[in-house]
Amino acid sequence: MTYVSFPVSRKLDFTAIGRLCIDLNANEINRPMEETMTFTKYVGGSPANITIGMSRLGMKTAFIGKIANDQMGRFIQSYLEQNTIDTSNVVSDDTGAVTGLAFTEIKSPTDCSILMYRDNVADLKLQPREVQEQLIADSSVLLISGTALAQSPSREAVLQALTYAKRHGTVIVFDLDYRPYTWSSAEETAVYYNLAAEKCDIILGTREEFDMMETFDHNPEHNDQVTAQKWFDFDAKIVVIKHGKEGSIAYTREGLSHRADSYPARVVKTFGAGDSYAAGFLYGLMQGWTIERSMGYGAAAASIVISSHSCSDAMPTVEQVNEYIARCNRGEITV
Ligand SMILES: Nc1ncnc2c1ncn2[C@@H]1O[C@H](COP(=O)(O)OP(=O)(O)OP(=O)(O)O)[C@@H](O)[C@H]1O
Ligand SMILES: O=C(O)C[C@@H](O)[C@H](O)C(=O)CO
Repeated sequence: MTYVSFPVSRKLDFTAIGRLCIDLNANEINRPMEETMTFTKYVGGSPANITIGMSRLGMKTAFIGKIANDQMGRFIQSYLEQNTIDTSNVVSDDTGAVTGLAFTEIKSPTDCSILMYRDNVADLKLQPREVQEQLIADSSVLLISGTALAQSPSREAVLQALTYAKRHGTVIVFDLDYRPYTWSSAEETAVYYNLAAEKCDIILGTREEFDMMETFDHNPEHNDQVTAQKWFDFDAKIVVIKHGKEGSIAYTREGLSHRADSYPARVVKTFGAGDSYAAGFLYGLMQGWTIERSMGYGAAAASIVISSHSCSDAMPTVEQVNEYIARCNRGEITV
């Protein structure tokens, strides 16, 4: 059964809009940030990570975003290009804005946090007029992520991108990617998230993220089915609710639900799970696979990334995901 019809014969399979940042991941792991002395630099930002993941899986990808006009911005641009991501709509800031930094603290495999430096960041300065309609018309999928809605003008740029996607029949995916520090109030957050979600075909988020969106709703038991149904009354065809190590559930407009377990992982850190899951899941759907198989593929990709030091750089290829699944099936990876 086909739940989402992806436009065929477009130049690009997948385009994302939103933040391009730097992750500085602690080298000395299993200790607090106060005792961490060195970090390794990677490209970061959830939509960037997902796009790198899609590209590693062999999809033709592009990115719409804004980078600082400095060494960090140029590092990001060149990394995207090395990963065969079209950067023709990655624009350079001319106002002196800086690159967002995410310092990761890895206290233990289950206790990780991110310390963000996001004052005056270039990614939130993307203007609506800088979004190229043709690029979105040329893509089968447009992925938006919630953080880009946090401030103007990036907020309007994303809403404009949604208008273009609707106009050209580009499938819209919303990765909720809720980062409280970029928002000024829970009410503001819920209003803009809901406004964007109404237009989306596929919505991916954690239970906590959907709870935030239900600030003005009545779902006292935090029921996943109730959450999903709300979006089927708009444009959604698939709503995926992620529950960390407990796995994920996908609901479809036809009233079906599918559950996927997580794969075993030798966890180094848990962040990056959602981004790699999104890449694997969307890749599967775009191959015409069943929802279950696509979710399993996302879960295996997530296990690979959380068993690694980085998010972006660890995004696996098709061969690596297949090999991981085969090794798990042979019982070679069990934790
Ligand atoms: N500890 C874990 N062990 C194995 N797989 C995991 C673990 N945590 C997450 N995953 C896998 O990753 C998927 C997405 O994880 P999660 O629900 O934590 O999303 P997320 O909160 O968006 O992730 P992130 O930490 O990147 O923000 C899960 O459905 C599961 O398959
Ligand atoms: O999303 C961010 O800004 C930071 C990410 O790059 C980080 O790697 C992460 O949290 C992944 O979800």
